[in-house]
Amino acid sequence: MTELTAGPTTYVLRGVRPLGGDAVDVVLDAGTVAEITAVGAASADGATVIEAADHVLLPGLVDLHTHLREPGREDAETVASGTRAAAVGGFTAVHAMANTSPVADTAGVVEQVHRLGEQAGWADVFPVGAVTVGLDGERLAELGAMADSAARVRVFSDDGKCVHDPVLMRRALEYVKAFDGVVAQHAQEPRLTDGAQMNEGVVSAQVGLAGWPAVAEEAIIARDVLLAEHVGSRLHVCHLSTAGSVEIIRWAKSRGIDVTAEVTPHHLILTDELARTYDATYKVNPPLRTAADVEAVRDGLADGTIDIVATDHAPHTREDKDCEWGAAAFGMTGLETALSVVQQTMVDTGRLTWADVARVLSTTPARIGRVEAVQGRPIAVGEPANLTLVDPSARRVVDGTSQATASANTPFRDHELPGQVVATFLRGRATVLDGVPVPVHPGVGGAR
Ligand SMILES: NC(=O)N[C@@H](CC(=O)O)C(=O)O
Ligand SMILES: [Zn+2]
Ligand SMILES: [Zn+2]
Repeated sequence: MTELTAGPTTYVLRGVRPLGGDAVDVVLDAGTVAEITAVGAASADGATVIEAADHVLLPGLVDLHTHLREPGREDAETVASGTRAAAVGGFTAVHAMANTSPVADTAGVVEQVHRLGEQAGWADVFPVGAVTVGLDGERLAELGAMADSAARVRVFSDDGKCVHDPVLMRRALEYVKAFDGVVAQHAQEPRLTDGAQMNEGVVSAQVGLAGWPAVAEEAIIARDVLLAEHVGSRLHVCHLSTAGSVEIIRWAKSRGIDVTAEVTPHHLILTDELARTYDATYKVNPPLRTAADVEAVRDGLADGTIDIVATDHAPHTREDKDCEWGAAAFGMTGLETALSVVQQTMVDTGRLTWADVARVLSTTPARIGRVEAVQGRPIAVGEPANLTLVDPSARRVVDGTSQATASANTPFRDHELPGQVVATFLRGRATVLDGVPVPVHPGVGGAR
């Protein structure tokens, strides 16, 4: 392979397979897809050639659900470290959740997060605005001001907490219609999950941890799809995790209700059996469920009931995770392993094609977040070169400590996973080459 550089370069991706289809050469120049030709036909003059035979080319991945922790918990993650992890995972855009400190409930905070993303240069950062002031579930935040701000917020969520008051949820759904926004609900009935530590079921009874019943998720989703229908608004359901939730979304869609839903990579593969280890790495909200639930969410993703995969990347410090289960924080990282988990569970099992992967990890999340003018674009001449180059035949063992994220709470440490993101391009500039992050400002953008 030619020596690779990160500058404003012309790239020829030789013999690559867009969406897993027929091999072509794809030329990236001046930030766009400049040419798509027969293999070997693109001129290599002055270009950096990447030999990409058998590599799959995807539109840059778009995460609708990332926790970046800045402002407030920069010891767990910063906008820079989190978006660097995103780039390593093949993402060119992330939606940054609002449960920071201070909470992203004003135009000032969302603009700050947006600006930090631009400065870091690893990926587009689209801030999510809080639904309620301080995530306290009592008063609506300044949704309109956040929508009109320089951050152009379209996704609103109290994620980490549920908007459980039905009157507030109704008002939020009504309010966001004015600017084509969406409310992304963390569906968790608080009274049914008071003190809950893991999925309620056989395993929770055996290990003696307080259970989080499936109905606590399903009851809120059922209520919210009915509210969305009543108000004629758009609802998005975060990290759906149970078979019953899939059923409700399927029913809501059959009625024409404007609802979308996401599943995380970890809920596609891990089960509550892992709680038997008492290793709090596996403590997450919503909790890991049963094998039957895993099967149901895979079915739901395969048949389109579940629209997208979103990481819910939730970095936490060692102090917050390396402790007794009951005292540990909920959450696991996910940006750097998401595509591999989707490949293992859905592509290598024949349930999704690479074109489907582009849909569930790029095109549809971009559309739900209303950023489809700039992200999740088709791979076509003239389009912005936001692209992810994947080697699906590679296998790698996840190294829990040397990831690009600033936190180490991956549930896939020492797991062997298929697929490797070889390169990521953000408007034609390589943010990752040979699987390694390439800082925009060497020595600055790459710093933790
Ligand atoms: N998923 C988690 O377990 N934790 C998230 C909050 C959330 O997504 O609900 C976090 O912010 O740490
Ligand atoms: Zn959540
Ligand atoms: Zn979350």
